[in-house]
Parts: sequence; structure tokens; C-alpha cells
Amino acid sequence: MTHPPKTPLLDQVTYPADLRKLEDRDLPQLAREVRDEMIDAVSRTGGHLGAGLGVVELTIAIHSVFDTPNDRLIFDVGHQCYPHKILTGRRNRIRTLRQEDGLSGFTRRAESEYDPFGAAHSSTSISAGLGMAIAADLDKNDRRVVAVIGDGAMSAGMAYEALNNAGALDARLIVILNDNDMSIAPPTGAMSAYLARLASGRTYMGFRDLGKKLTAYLGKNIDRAITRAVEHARGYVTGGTMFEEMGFYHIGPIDGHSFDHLLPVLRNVRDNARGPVLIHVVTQKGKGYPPAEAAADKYHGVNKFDVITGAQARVKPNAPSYTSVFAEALVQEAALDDKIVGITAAMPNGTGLDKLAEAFPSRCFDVGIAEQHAVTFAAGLAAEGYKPFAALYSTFLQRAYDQVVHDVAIQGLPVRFPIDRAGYVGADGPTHAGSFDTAFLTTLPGFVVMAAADEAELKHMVRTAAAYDAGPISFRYPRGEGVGVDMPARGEILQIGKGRIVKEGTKVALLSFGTRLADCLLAAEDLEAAGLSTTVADARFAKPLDHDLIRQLARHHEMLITVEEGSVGGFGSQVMQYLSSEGLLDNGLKIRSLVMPDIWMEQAKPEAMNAHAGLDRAGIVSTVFRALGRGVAVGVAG
Ligand SMILES: Cc1ncc(C[n+]2csc(CCOP(=O)(O)OP(=O)(O)O)c2C)c(N)n1
Ligand SMILES: CC(=O)[C@@H](O)[C@H](O)COP(=O)(O)O
Ligand SMILES: [Mg+2]
Repeated sequence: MTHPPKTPLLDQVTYPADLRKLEDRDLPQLAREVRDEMIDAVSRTGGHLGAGLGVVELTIAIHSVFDTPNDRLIFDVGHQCYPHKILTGRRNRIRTLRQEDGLSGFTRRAESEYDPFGAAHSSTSISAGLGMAIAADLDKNDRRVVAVIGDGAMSAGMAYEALNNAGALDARLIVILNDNDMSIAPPTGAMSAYLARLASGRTYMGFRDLGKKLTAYLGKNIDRAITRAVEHARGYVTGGTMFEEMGFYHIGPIDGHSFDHLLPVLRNVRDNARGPVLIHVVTQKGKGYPPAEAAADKYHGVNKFDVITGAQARVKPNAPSYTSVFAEALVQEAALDDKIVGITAAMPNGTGLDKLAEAFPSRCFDVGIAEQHAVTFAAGLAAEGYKPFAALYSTFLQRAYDQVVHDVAIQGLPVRFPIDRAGYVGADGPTHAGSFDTAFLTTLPGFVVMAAADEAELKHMVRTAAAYDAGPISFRYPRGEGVGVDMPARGEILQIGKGRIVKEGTKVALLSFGTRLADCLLAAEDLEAAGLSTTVADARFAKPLDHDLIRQLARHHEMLITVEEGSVGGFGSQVMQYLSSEGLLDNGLKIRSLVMPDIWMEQAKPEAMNAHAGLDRAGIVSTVFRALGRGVAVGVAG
């Protein structure tokens, strides 16, 4: 175990006000120390490393030039905020990152006045920054607003909606485009190619210097009309960048690791900008840590690691991950059906579609951070007879809800939705929890909504989805590894709308949707030990429901408990709706629906989050005992 780094200069800096007392010549040393501190901290906590390493100088320069927190600084996504947190009074907690009761891995308003806006889902910073800039104008307050957005985040439509509006409002907003030519994976899309051209255009760099001198010459009181005329003239000569065409004064590209570049430009813009400015900085993701610089993913998200070697701690899994089971099953089906195609929104590795891309490069599409486009792009493919698997994390699917409704469900198009990271995800906390997908999909007429109880079930659901062409179909599964069940060589085609009894009993019925089945089986052991004969069933489908199974459970048990790792409004609500409409609640059936509590659950280990939610073995048993009016379950294991 390495010792925390020696940081004599950083030790003098708790807040940006301390940083602003330093001389410019001290800042490179401060950057070295911030980098060392961050590498040591993340080596102990795990987390997002590469992005933060790429913005150490930029973060220092911004806090040095702007009067934060009065001037607002917003980071897009926020995964690159660790240097920012170290410099804004949170260094003493930086080794609690992403742990229960620890610092968030993203910016959070509740955590610090230096975090004026929470993030984690990408491409929101310009919109939020514009709102704050307009608020400053309305308040007749001259505070500055700075939004730092990455090249990956610039691939999402929301960023253009905001640029478009900012240009039209002529708002005093400073956008810093942090261009490291990386998303999580190498970036895709025409914007990425465009930025690469901008960053490499020698002439462009030359003229920029003139542009900067010109800006410096334009004093504080220069009339906006003249400034805009100059900008258009410059744009005309240089062929105008897209950003200038959208009304932004575009500066750069400049070296995002050079204080000689950063400080004069930021001071210049701070003192002279009268309208929207976009500063294009070029940085390196993973900068300053050779293992990260050398890695294909630039150590975007890492486990704990050895600082000396960069080797990440690998816990030997007891079972394959759900993501890998999905990927292998999809490749297997795609080999048998050339109509199967895959779509990811900038998450090829996270969703496992990188495996499909390796096997069938022409049938796998990374559309960038563009979930809305991903879903309607998939709908277009389905309209032409293809079998698109739009693989999205549950939380990111939220961004495309209207596309799911309007472009897929209403038209009944057979788009397949593999929903990964369903349920609590652990360290990424409430912004990434997969809580609402069952609720927002089961309300849609014609949708088939499944959840895998284990990795074998997931394999069946991939095959079932591949074979199902009658309309949209989804199947959810959690982050992490499976339960270790035997796997079939190939999945079976499940009968749509049919669940299964896993264990027969007579008094209590536990009806699970998804991977809570394992805890239901453990709870059944405890209930049997307490003299309560218990049935355990796996619903498999939240839509269409297995009405025969539900009727049977309701009529032949004293109590029915539904269990799901999702919000209210999902599976349990569908079951209650059915029971009430069929009068099956009229004869005294005791029923409880176990769901995620109606709170934003803070980050912790997923099993702890499920325990806090009452969705684990102990929580299920306690619910039964309370419903039966018996004391808290005594001697319950787990
Ligand atoms: C809406 C949304 N989709 C996907 C993600 C997952 N994600 C987190 S960071 C990232 C890449 C961001 O790239 P960039 O903005 O260039 O930042 P960098 O990591 O390069 O600093 C992605 C796709 C997300 N946070 N939000
Ligand atoms: C910052 C971001 O949104 C992604 O990096 C996300 O944290 C990935 O989640 P997984 O680690 O579950 O793939
Ligand atoms: Mg990037």
C-alpha cells in the first residue's frame, strides 16, 4: 500500500480563495500535487479517473480566474469533478468517494456551494448554465457562468438545443468545450470528426492568436454591435465555425494543459465577454498517469488499483456478469439471424454490444450519447424488417421516453430493449439507479415487459425477444454478476405472459419480478422454519401478466407478497390493478407489494441498498410477520 503523496503547496489550498493567492508560476506545481492526490485517492476508492486527470490544469485555471462560487462553474456529467472537489473544501473527504455516507462521484448541490448544479447524466451543463446566466442578467448581477462540457457530451442533442438558445439570447455564458477526443470509448459521429479538424487546423490556430489580440484590444465598453461585427468578419475570413454560426464567440483550440494558454484566455473572456463564448480546449484523458494514458479507455472508470503498476483489483466473480451473458446470447442469436442489429448510445463496453460489434461490425451502431436518437433510429430499422436490440441502461432509457412511446409503442414496432443496470447500481448513486423502467413501460399498451430472475433466465429472454416480432419487448437485468445457476447452451423461447412456480407452499405466496427471486427463496426457508408454508413464483412478465398464476396464488394462499427492485407503479401495481379489477381482494387476501422506497437512495453497495429498501431476505420475512401480526421475525438469518 503506497503512502499518501507529499503535497506542500496543495496543503495550503482548502478553497479557491487560497488558490487565488498563488502566483501563476506556482500553478504547475499545484497541478502536479492535485494529480498525485487524485491518483492516490482513486486508487483506494475506485471511480472515474481518466476524465478528472484530463482537467486538472483547466480546473485550477478556472478557479484561479473566476470568483467561484459567486461565479458559477458547472461540469457536464460531473465524473471529472474530483480535482474540483479537492480544491473546494472536500479534500479531507475525497477518500470517501462513492461510498455509503461518502462524497458523491458527481457534482451535487446538496454537497457544496461550489456545485451550483448536479450532474451525472450528460449534456445538461449548457442548458443549466444558460438558465443561470439569464438569471444573472435578470438580477442585474455581473457574475459569470462557466459550463465545462466534454466532446462526448457534445454529441447529445440537448447540447445543441442549449447552444441554439444561448446564441439567440446573446447570453453572457462561457462554454468550455473539453475536447479530449474520447467519450467512454473512442468518440463516434460527425461532430467528433469536426472537432478533430478544428483542433488540428494550423491556420486556424494562427488566426486565433490574432483573434485573441483583437479581443484583448476590444475594451470593456466596446459596443456589442461592433464586437459582433468583428466576430462575423473573423468568421467570414476563417470560414466560421459551427459555434460562431450559432452566435458564439469561438476561441481556440488552445492547449488545455498549458497555463500559458488557459490563464490569459480565461482572464480575457472574464473581462471582455459580453455575449456567449465558447472556448475550445484540447486535453488528454488520463493525463499524467501513464497506465491511464496507455489504456484504451484512459481509465474512464476503474476499480481500486496499485498506483505503482496501475493494476486494478479484480474480484474473482462467482458467476458471469449479466452484461456478458446478454452479449454472448445476443451474438449467438445474431449468428443465426442476420436481421438482428444492435444499437448503443456511447456505451459499447458497458452494455456488452462491443462483443456484437466484434462479431458483426456492420450490424452494430454506436450513435454517441444520443438515447433519443438511438430509440427512433431503432424504430426506423424495425419499420424495415430488422430486429433492433437498443441496449440502454435503465437510467439512460429515461432520456428517450417519448421516443419509446411515440415512435415505438404507438406504432407497435418490434424494437427490443435490453435494459441493463436495472435496480440499484451502487456507487453511482441515485442518478444512475434503474428504478423506473418497469413503471414507465408497463403503462404502454402493447408492450411486453420482462425481467430476468437469473442469468439462465436472461438467456431465455434474449432468445424470446429475438423471436418476438409482434411489437416492442423489453427485458431488464441488474449491474454485476449472476447468481451462479447452470446455463443452457441456448436460451428457450418463453411463452409470452407466463410465469413459473419455483417452490410450492400453501400459506404465503412470494411473487417475484426479476432478480429478487434469490432473496425470496432464502426468505421462504426462514418462513418455513417458522412454520409458514411458502410458495415462491417467478413472474417473468410484468406485461402481459400471467393472470392464471396470479389468480391461483390469490385463491389458494392467505397472503400474497409481490417483490421487485423497482419503484412503485411497476409490477406490484399491475398485479394489484388486476386483483382489484377481478374482485380477488374481496375475500380478505392479505397483500403487500415490496418496491423501492419513495426516496432518492444514496450510494452504497447494492446489497446494502436493497437491505435499506426492505427488498432483501430479512425485509421480506419481516413484511410477512408484520402482515400476520406476529412480532418481528426472530432468529431470521440474512
Ligand atoms: C445521458 C447519458 N448517457 C450516457 C452516459 C454515460 N457516460 C458517462 S461519461 C460518458 C462519456 C462522456 O464523454 P465526454 O463528455 O467527452 O467526457 P470525458 O469522459 O471525455 O471527459 C458517457 C457516455 C451519461 N452519463 N449520460
Ligand atoms: C459517468 C457515467 O455515467 C458512466 O461512466 C457510468 O458511471 C457507468 O456505469 P457502469 O460503471 O455501471 O458501467
Ligand atoms: Mg471526451
